[in-house]
Amino acid sequence: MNTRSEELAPAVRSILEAASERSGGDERVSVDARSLSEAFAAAEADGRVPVIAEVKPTSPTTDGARDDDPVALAASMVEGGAAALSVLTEPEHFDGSVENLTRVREAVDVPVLRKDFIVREDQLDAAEADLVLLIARFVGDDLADLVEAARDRGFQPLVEVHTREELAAALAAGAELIGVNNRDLGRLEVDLSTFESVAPEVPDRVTVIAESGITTPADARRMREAGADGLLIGSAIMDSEGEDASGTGGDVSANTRRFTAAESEEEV
Ligand SMILES: O=C(O)c1ccccc1NCC(=O)[C@H](O)[C@H](O)COP(=O)(O)O
Repeated sequence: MNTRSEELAPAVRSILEAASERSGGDERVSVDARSLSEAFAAAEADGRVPVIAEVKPTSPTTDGARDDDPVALAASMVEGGAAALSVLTEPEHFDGSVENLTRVREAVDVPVLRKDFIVREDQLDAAEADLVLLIARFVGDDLADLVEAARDRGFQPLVEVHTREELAAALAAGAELIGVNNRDLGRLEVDLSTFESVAPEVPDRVTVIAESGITTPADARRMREAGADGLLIGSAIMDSEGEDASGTGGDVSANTRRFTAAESEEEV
């Protein structure tokens, strides 16, 4: 892990310290992964914006927490048209767990991303998933080896970047799925122009996903117009207080559909 910790928000430094101490799995996993590209294509074919909806009970930037059953949340997200799911497995700062991931993946037929802060190969063996997140900034020079190690196990590696430099490193490491995080993990500030700046540098052959800070259907349309093949959305879908135009508050299925239907109906 080659991270300039002095430039990271304290919460992120804490996340990384916890991640470096977490053990991996007892034995090497082997995954028969559900294809994200096929799930995205199926969503496009029936007019849905390809959304990866995130089961994110809490986070360093979230007020409060949702303690709903993750399987119920996941079912609601799929009912709302999500093409795929992301499940937090980071326990100390997001209330995530490997158990949540396993239960959700057994309950749905869409691809499921393991969302964690993986910094070592053995940590890949903690749980099976269809995709696994590798954050370029946190794994540094180990990225190519981790991409290969993930693929060797059957995972589809999703490499997360925030800058053009990190994108170049991800492409050099062989990434074919790129997530551009609009959240700056140094200051925990979100800026959608991040995706607009980085996405044009992604080759057409690579799937590019806009992550973080997407809170309205207009944001979703903005990211799609900037070239996003898919959107990763957590807080706005998990929001237990928000109300949409219909006055539905905290309904995860309705929250999800606000985004999956963003290109089929103008925001009210
Ligand atoms: O979400 C946070 O507060 C956070 C803090 C520190 C490191 C990572 C964090 N989030 C991880 C993510 O990237 C998001 O969960 C994901 O992209 C969804 O973002 P959002 O739709 O803004 O909840």
